[in-house]
Amino acid sequence: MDKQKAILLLQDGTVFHGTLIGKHGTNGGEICFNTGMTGYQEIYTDPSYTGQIIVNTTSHIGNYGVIGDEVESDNPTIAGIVVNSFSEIYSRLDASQSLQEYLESHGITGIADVDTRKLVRHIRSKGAMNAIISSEFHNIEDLQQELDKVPDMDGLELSSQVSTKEPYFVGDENSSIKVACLDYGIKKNILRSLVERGAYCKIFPAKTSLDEMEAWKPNAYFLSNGPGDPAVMDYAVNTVKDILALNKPVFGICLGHQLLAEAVGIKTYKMHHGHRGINHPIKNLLTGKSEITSQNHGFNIVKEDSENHPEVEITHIHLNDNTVAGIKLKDRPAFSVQYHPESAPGPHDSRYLFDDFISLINKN
Ligand SMILES: NC(=O)CC[C@H](N)C(=O)O
Repeated sequence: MDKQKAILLLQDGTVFHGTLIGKHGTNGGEICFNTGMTGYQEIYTDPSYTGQIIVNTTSHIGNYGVIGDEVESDNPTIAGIVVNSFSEIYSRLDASQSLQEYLESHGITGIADVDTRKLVRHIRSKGAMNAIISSEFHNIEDLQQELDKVPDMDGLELSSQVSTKEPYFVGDENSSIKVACLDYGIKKNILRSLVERGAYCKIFPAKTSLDEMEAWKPNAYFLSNGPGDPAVMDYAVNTVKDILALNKPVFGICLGHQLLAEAVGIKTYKMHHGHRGINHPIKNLLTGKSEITSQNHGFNIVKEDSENHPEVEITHIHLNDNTVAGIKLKDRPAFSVQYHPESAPGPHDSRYLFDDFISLINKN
């Protein structure tokens, strides 16, 4: 059978032709690229990618299939994928299904046989923009009309869509380390990383009030990663301000880091194009050591605000572009990083940050 054709249309009018993968249909979102050579399953199920079309720069996708528990959330919320060479045939003993079956069953539309090197160079020079993938529309004007309906990531709140609806628990209930986790789109490996270190976690919906969380008597708070623009998340910023007033240990990852920054008056901004991959170099300014990290963000915190803030110390710097990658508060037990120490996928260099959080809790 002939493969079904698909089109990728970018906001600036650029068109790529390819073949359909996943579910027949049409879907738009912000296009962004991830440079990781492995870990497509973890990437596609990371809730921080909600509303985004992911371009994998690694050229072979699908070749090791899909395994049931290698997910960062149960339902992928990505807007689509763009790959070069897609394989329905997979070779890994533990794999339970092909990536094609997985994408189809979750209603995700993608496009293969695209010159992803050309596409990534285009995004790198032109910057982040919306795009649409379709196997239904073959007329560009019609597809353009569909693309115009896709919302801009700048100013978009998405966490409340992917956050848990009801609180739940993970870990050993007899543990003396009780961490209240605010779920803005939390990745499973963050919870695994906390539980492995002895924490008992209660995961709360994004819009939970401080009183409700305090009723559980947590020792510390964790602010999760998540999709969307932190600058429009007043509800979350206000909760973080309330949390900081308690003087309990606080740790934030990625969106959680951006919200901690916003809560102390540091602004965030949309980057020209994001950092997404598993080989981003970071320097820890406290130890002088460098670490190779996993990243996925399209917003960042303003460096000048961070440098000029009397109560903030910059703890980590991204070595590619000198953007701020970590902060701590001088007067409170609170710290956060822009990258992903749970690194799923990615190298384990930054796992020490979870140990630091547990030490901070024990000290308090
Ligand atoms: N991984 C995340 O938490 C992403 C945070 C935010 N949505 C950004 O793109 O910058």
